[in-house]
Amino acid sequence: MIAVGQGFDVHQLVKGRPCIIGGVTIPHEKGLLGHSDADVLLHTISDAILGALALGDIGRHFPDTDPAFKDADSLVLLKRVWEMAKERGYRLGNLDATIIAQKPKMAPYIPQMVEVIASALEAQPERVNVKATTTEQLGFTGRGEGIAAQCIVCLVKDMLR
Ligand SMILES: Nc1ccn([C@@H]2O[C@H](COP(=O)(O)O)[C@@H](O)[C@H]2O)c(=O)n1
Ligand SMILES: C[C@@]1(CO)OP(=O)(O)OP(=O)(O)OC[C@H]1O
Repeated sequence: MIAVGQGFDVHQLVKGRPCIIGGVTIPHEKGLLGHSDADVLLHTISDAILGALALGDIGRHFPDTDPAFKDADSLVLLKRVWEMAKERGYRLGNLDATIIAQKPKMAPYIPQMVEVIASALEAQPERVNVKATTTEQLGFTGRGEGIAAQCIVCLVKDMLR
């Protein structure tokens, strides 16, 4: 069986916050604002997995009104989401994500992001693709006001490898 899910998330870029994307802290003059650590990439991956499982979204499982998730490590949240997939017998088929940001430059950090994500999802790194694009200085991402990320995930179970 195959289950496919997609995710999309946006966080505002502000001064005085760390810029944590894909579990990697990236040097930048601004960071992402959120109730949690605001890791926009890990949020969209979590949402894609929850979508594939027909379990709603991360806001449903980890509400931003709950003090328990204040400054939460999004990697911990992703691992909790992955437990839900494993409980249902799934493993990762593949995952493809895009970070939409004018800056900072993501390319130097993408191999580390892939390692972090693959490890959390107990998969070989070859099953995980992360890429980045600018919006050619257009829109809120182009003006550096925020960063968006989107993801599609394919989960598999009861299939030959
Ligand atoms: N924040 C970003 C955005 C882009 N990249 C890399 O640069 C390439 C060119 O980007 P365009 O938006 O001009 O197509 C893109 O393919 C990425 O490899 C990046 O590292 N960080
Ligand atoms: C992760 C949660 C919970 O701390 O907070 P935020 O960091 O604000 O992120 P968002 O993408 O709005 O999604 C869900 C929230 O419930």
